[in-house]
Amino acid sequence: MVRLTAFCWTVQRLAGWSGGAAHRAVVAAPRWPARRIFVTAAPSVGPPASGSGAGVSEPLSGPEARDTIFAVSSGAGVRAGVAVIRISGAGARIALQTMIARGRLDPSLAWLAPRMATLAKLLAPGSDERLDSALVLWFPAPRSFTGEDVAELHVHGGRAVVAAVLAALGALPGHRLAERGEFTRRAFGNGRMDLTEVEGLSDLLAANTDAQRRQALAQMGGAARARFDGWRAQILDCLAHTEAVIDFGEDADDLGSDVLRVVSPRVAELAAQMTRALADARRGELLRDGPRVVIVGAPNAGKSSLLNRLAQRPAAIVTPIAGTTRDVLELELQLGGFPLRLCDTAGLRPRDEADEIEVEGMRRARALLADAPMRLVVADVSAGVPPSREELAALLRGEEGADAAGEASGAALGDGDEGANAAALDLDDSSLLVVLNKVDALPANRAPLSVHGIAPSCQFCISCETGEGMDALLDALEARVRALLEGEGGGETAIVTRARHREHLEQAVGALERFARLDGLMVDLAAEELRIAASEVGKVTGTIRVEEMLDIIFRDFCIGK
Ligand SMILES: Nc1nc2c(ncn2[C@@H]2O[C@H](COP(=O)(O)OP(=O)(O)OP(=O)(O)O)[C@@H](O)[C@H]2O)c(=O)[nH]1
Ligand SMILES: [Mg+2]
Repeated sequence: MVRLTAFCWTVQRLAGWSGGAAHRAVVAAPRWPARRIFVTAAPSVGPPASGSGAGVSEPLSGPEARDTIFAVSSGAGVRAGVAVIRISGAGARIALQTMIARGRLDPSLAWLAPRMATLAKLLAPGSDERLDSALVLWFPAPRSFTGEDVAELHVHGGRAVVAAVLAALGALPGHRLAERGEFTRRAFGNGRMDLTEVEGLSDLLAANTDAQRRQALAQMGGAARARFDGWRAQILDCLAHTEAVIDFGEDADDLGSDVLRVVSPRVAELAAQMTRALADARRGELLRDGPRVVIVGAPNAGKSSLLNRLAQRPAAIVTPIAGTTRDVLELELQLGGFPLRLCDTAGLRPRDEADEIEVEGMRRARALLADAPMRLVVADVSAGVPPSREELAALLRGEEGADAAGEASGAALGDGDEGANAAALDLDDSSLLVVLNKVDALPANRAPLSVHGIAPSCQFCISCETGEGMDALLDALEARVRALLEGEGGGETAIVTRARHREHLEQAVGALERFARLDGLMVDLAAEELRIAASEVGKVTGTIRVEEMLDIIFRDFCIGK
């Protein structure tokens, strides 16, 4: 599977086909309004990265924490007019006293107003050699990104300037280059951010679409933290009441029943709130990754042509030979500000007509089809005859599907048509669009074609050759992707944006449900379930620390962040 991703990306506006996948490109569509669809193809340029860490409630300790760290924060490898070099730690003050001409004259730094830009001469330590003129920003602890003393030097972006300033900083005692994500890890360790805010920041740095940016910003701004902290505080309150009963010792039985009667409705309400947050069709996670839109159909139907048309470049090989595409080809696009991952697949045909490679390609196509939140089924109608609903159902079902469905439901219903019924469910799903391709090959005065038994709003006549019908197909696709990612809340930000949030929340709900099944005589057990629930919610925000998890989260950051 080809997955095109990148961290550093350039934005290009291309007039026609773009060459290769050397850049993540944002492409204006030539045949439909530019706002609608963008292509993001990418290089595997150095991915973002990580650091080492600590918990939200405890400041960092150990020798690494005492180091003063520095790095270019304005995007390594990108040549720009200005480069921002960030310094964090107790030594940030020393760097300013040593390397700024005015700092040498007045080491109190009284001339440097906090959080205000000041123009200054940057000098090499121990000499009067001028390295650059810089804008200097000073953020004394604790009101800084990391919670430590932070200085920012906005220098000219030339390589020699940046290299000289970094070398000068590295020569100062106790100063070293930051590891990936180390600034953010310090911010987390010093209680400036919780884990959900850290993840929001990571998502913001990776966001390619407006919808991803909005979700990441809300999360970075504490939207998820507020919900999780609120739940945890309520669980702890319920726990405090329950533990008070335990403290009454042997006389507590009656009291225990009373307390649990009071606490139980609150616990039930909390479980219901969390269950509602979980029942969001994974839209937070889908928005982060981009939902998969899988293109399937018989060989030569024009699947790869459709992918190329949507991507506006010849990403997939197109030939008149049936069976050209053998593997899955996945591209990242944006449509109406939403991300999606468009997948071209091998043509589906009977096994005995396919060679070994195609059989594997079909297996992969079907595996994707089963999980995809959106599907485009392409059919060739150049002969003037649309496929029947049954033919499409059989195509989607495949031979294995027919056997399995026949066996499963045949036993239950005692009738031979269950395979078709199983596939018919898929055909009626609004996440499946039927695309009737090659209408340019039909006479201009043709009668409209359609598949009998499929909703008109779910089928589209198009030509990948001429572009006819593409607007209507794009409208429908955009509407469905929007509905999928915005959900019924009409754009309300999802708070469950990662599998790890979901796992901890499910564990918490499980504990709260077990609490509900206990009676008043088992107060000890009831308290334990509340403790588990509070701990699971705490793991989402990082109040309860899991070191391995921290390593995974901070690994996604780049140096300088
Ligand atoms: N006239 C016409 N030909 C088309 C259209 N779309 C695709 N074709 C042609 O149909 C042939 C097959 O196109 P592909 O896009 O490779 O079809 P595919 O479904 O990917 O085929 P496989 O990879 O073999 O499964 C090529 O010769 C295309 O040029 C169309 O809208 N009109
Ligand atoms: Mg193909």
